[in-house]
Amino acid sequence: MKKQRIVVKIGSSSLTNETGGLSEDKLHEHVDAIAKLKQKGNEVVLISSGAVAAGFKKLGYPARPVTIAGRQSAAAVGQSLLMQHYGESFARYNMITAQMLLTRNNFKNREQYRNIFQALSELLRRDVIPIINENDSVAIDELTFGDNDMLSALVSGIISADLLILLTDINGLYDKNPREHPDAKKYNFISEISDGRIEETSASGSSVGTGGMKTKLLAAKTALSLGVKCFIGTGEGEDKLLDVIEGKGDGTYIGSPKTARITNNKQWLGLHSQISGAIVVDEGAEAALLNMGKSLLPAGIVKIEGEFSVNDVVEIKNIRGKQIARGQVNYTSNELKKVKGMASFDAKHVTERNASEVVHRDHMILI
Ligand SMILES: Nc1ncnc2c1ncn2[C@@H]1O[C@H](COP(=O)(O)OP(=O)(O)O)[C@@H](O)[C@H]1O
Ligand SMILES: N[C@@H](CCC(=O)OP(=O)(O)O)C(=O)O
Repeated sequence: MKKQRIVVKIGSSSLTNETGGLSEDKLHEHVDAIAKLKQKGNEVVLISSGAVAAGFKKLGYPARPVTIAGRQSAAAVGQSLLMQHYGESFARYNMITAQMLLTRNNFKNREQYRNIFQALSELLRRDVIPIINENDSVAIDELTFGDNDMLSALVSGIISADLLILLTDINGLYDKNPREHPDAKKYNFISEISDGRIEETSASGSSVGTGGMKTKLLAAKTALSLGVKCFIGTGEGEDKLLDVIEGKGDGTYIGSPKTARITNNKQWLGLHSQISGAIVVDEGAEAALLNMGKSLLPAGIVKIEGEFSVNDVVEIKNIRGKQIARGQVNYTSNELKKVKGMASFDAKHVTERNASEVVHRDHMILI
């Protein structure tokens, strides 16, 4: 079987006890399964939740803390416990672990985004197992991932993983929450995730986890949009992850063979960049961008909204105001106000910019 690059995300409920506190037995079992994957030549990145759930009991909280300071301090205690146990457990296989703690801001900042990619790539080249969690002790509340499902989807996109495995305490996606509806039916495979399905899926989860199945579906949808197929489910024993990659996993497989990869540049533009303004285009330009894979030229522009500089990221909207793309712009907003509607040749004389494209297709992502 071809060697694969796999991102495994383990939820809090799969690492800790119902009432909080790290479960060493559960952790060892995951480690055995990951070691097996690696021994077969696969690369593995682990996204591990469980810092808050592992730490809160030690600090004297009766349940998962709800205050920011409570979560931050529980995570600080729990994260070091997690890493200590992962380190010791993987050492049984002579495998080395590395900790990376990330926040949403690290993804927004383009340089830091590149650094995440470079560090992960180097660790994988050196046969190390990166273990990633949100940096809960410093993340600002409004900017947190909250749960690690989305973080794992973004990481799987950055490193162009072959598969994202979301391990949880339930064997896949059901048509309704099986803990509340005993007649719920399980899906073994879905090819895509519609907004309707996300809407109707419950956000309630276990006592230590956050987000329930809803955040997993949102994450899986993002992963698919970045070209990464997913699996949501559970399993037992050291072969459980090998079973997943061999198509015998106990859960739901998500994605189709059409799932196409997206470059990191476009991932950053589409998911993390800050929008500085908007360019409204006519129907001809809309068709050229959407159906012919063209760059945006001055001729198709009808209106400029907001103020922006060269290299800022802007939205591209059709004349009905719908966002159709995002991209990095080669002109300032003031220059574009002067050249909108002009042929590229004439526009060059007005602004002295070298690029004839206002937004080049390599720096644009269709929405
Ligand atoms: N449609 C559904 N199918 C499966 N599980 C669901 C569904 N809706 C809600 N759930 C709940 O989601 C839980 C898993 O989410 P969560 O506790 O957040 O896991 P984790 O800690 O692994 O991230 C399941 O135990 C189940 O109760
Ligand atoms: N970063 C947090 C994870 C938050 C959380 O509960 O995530 P999850 O169990 O994956 O739904 C922690 O380590 O406690």
